Amino acid sequence: MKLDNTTLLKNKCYVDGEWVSGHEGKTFDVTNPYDQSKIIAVADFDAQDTDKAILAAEKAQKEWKKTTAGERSKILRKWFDLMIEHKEELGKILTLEQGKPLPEAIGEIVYGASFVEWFAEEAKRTYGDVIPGHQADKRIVTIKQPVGVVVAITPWNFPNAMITRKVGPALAAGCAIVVKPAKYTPLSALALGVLAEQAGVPKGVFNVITSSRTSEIGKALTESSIVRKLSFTGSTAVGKQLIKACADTVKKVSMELGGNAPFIVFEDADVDKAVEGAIASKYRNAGQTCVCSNRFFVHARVYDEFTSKLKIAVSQLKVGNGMDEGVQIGPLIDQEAVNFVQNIVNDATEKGALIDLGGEVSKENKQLYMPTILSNVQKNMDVYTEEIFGPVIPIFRFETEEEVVEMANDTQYGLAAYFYGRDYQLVWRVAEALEYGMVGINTGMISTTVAPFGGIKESGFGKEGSKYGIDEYLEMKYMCFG
Ligand SMILES: NC(=O)c1ccc[n+]([C@@H]2O[C@H](COP(=O)([O-])OP(=O)(O)OC[C@H]3O[C@@H](n4cnc5c(N)ncnc54)[C@H](O)[C@@H]3O)[C@@H](O)[C@H]2O)c1
Ligand SMILES: O=C[C@H](O)CS(=O)(=O)O
Repeated sequence: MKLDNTTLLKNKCYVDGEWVSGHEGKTFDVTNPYDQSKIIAVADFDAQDTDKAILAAEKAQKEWKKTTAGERSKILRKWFDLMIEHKEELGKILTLEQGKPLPEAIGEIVYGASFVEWFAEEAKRTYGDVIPGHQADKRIVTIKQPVGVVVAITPWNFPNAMITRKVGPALAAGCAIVVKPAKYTPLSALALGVLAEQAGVPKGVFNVITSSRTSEIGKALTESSIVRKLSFTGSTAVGKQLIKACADTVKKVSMELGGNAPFIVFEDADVDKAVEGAIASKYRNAGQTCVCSNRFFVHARVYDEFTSKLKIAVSQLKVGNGMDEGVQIGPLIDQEAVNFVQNIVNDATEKGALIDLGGEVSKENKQLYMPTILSNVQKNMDVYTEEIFGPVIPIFRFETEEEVVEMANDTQYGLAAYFYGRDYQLVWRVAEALEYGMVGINTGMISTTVAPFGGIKESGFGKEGSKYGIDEYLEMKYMCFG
């Protein structure tokens, strides 16, 4: 597929304002998950190259932190404008390397750009305090200052928004940053570098390094004493490794990790709205989204109505190449992901679950997993404990509010939860009882730049977006005047 604006398609790393190869000259291929065709070979950085990027960020940050909030705001606003101007091209690059349907990809570009727009404004609101002195001759003030050099390690499932959700506040706060995207999806990150350069982001303030040597680069990023902050989005398993790796240099860390979202339909729910919300919260990115509903709990009294209406809606979803008109479910990211989803379905059926729909890969393309509904599922199945990360809906039946809240909370994760119900006392009771960082009530879509996005328990800590997101990149200083 030809890209109209090939200036956005880069295959070298963006370091200190230059487009560079790794010192060894090695590359790795980026492929289209739909058909495994090679898109392009990109620079394969190693630890030595990574150290240079960190030094570039250190040098740039010394000047960047001296700029005014207004100056940083203007540059971020220009970057936002350029993202919106190029949203179709950025969307095509994203679909090519990640697979999600083009309308969803363009939607991600707009969503990702909204973080840059938001933090262009928040840059000017990093207020401090004037505190009444504790002694007659003392005056107390607090100010907020940039944390310093930041590194970000980001996932493949949202290769634009998971970067801007970090880079936006980091730059707004006066930090310089080195971003290491997933090896599957480096092109979206590099394209952001092109537009950052055009927006006037100074050399070295925003750096993008690409590599297939994930652990080596992670080690270089986490061991550097120049780096004061790591912002990670990815799996809980990797997040735990990175938290440990950052301990030796006491880095500030933010962790946006895995999820296992319950989707609860109470007996007084609007069933049609619940079905609509189920589709919205389950099938984004073919289910490869951290806040996707993972376990569906339906009250016995509405079970038959909900499941029959859901099956009709799911059976109408169009599966195929994300570049094709009307496709709603694209490929999973790789064969390992397909195998994982198939194994989780097989585990369920071996333990007694029934396949009401799907349960297998497409006959046309092994990377496409068919939208699947499982019934008669039990708590001893992997679909109850694992993050499915695929287009599979396991439906559990329940009778009481107490039992469903207990099941919903019966996980080490705590990212997002959803429920449909109309009794306002039930709504408040359940919303407060659910142990999650984010709760959708009568809606399946909760992600927005204006709200604090983040989880609890083993879904991580720290908030992204909202008025809180910039605090992750600031340090508070207390000054006592005698
Ligand atoms: N909470 C959120 O906001 C959020 C958003 C998107 C994805 N996720 C989670 O991310 C996961 C899917 O993304 P993924 O498969 O890219 O996750 P992943 O943890 O495998 O990889 C994420 C990033 O970490 C890097 N990485 C992997 N192992 C590493 C190591 N040992 N050292 C240093 N870096 C390492 C990868 O190259 C990638 O850039 C899911 O669990 C999903 O729930 C969470
Ligand atoms: O994978 C989860 C990301 O955070 C995507 S979104 O923020 O929910 O759109």
